[in-house]
Amino acid sequence: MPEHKFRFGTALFVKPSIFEADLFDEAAQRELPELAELLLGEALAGPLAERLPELRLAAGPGARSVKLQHNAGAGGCFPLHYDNAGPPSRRALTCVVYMNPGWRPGDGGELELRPFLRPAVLVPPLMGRAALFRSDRVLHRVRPSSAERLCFTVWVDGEAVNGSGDCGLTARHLAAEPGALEAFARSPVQRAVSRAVYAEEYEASLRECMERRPGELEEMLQEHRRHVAQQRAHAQLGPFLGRLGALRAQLEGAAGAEAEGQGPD
Ligand SMILES: O=C(O)CCC(=O)C(=O)O
Ligand SMILES: [Fe+2]
Repeated sequence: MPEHKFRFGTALFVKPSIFEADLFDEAAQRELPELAELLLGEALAGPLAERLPELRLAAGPGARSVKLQHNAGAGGCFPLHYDNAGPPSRRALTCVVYMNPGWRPGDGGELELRPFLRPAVLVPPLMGRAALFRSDRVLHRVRPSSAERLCFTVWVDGEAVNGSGDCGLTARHLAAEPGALEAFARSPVQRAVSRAVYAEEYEASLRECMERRPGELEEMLQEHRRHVAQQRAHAQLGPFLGRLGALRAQLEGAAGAEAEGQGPD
């Protein structure tokens, strides 16, 4: 399987230990007929579109993609990202299906979802488990895996994704009343500030994934820090980031206290 490449800033990098077969490729279609069917037929995308009408999922093989992913272990992981980082992507829904009958706690490779400002959700990549989330508004990563790990992903495009109000930050966002910040946190505009709000987590996840490629890691970290410093120094954006950080501490703290309250005495 070919190595997986990903974009960070304007450059393209190889992700160590991650290999992917894209079902658009006709050779992959011949080797993996069941997965080809998920791309070419409506058996999965059809019912998803019916059950999630608000996503306005698009029909036909041109409106989705399917990839098989092999993580060779040895720490292979994905740094924090959105599956739809903005136009021209049309991805609306991500559906990952795991195929690891031997997975044990301690193997790593959990999918870590970071719903914006809210506590992380960990998904162990257990056999037959599927994780569905919105491609344009769920920040996530894959924790380093010390064991081999297999999954396939179906991304389905949406007719309404990346609309005019979904991408750019405006003066109206920056002046939002406290009550409007939670709505902001559920919207895809969060993508414009996620690297600054999760600056430390982005940096740590890049380090974990790229530690065996120090030159490329350094390039990424510099780009990341420059971007974050620029946003934090901005006269209106800086204070807005401060308010988001405070709300995040409050929401994550409240969830922590709740979890503690539920524990055994
Ligand atoms: O392997 C996973 O659990 C998710 C992979 C992922 O985030 C992606 O392919 O975009
Ligand atoms: Fe992803």
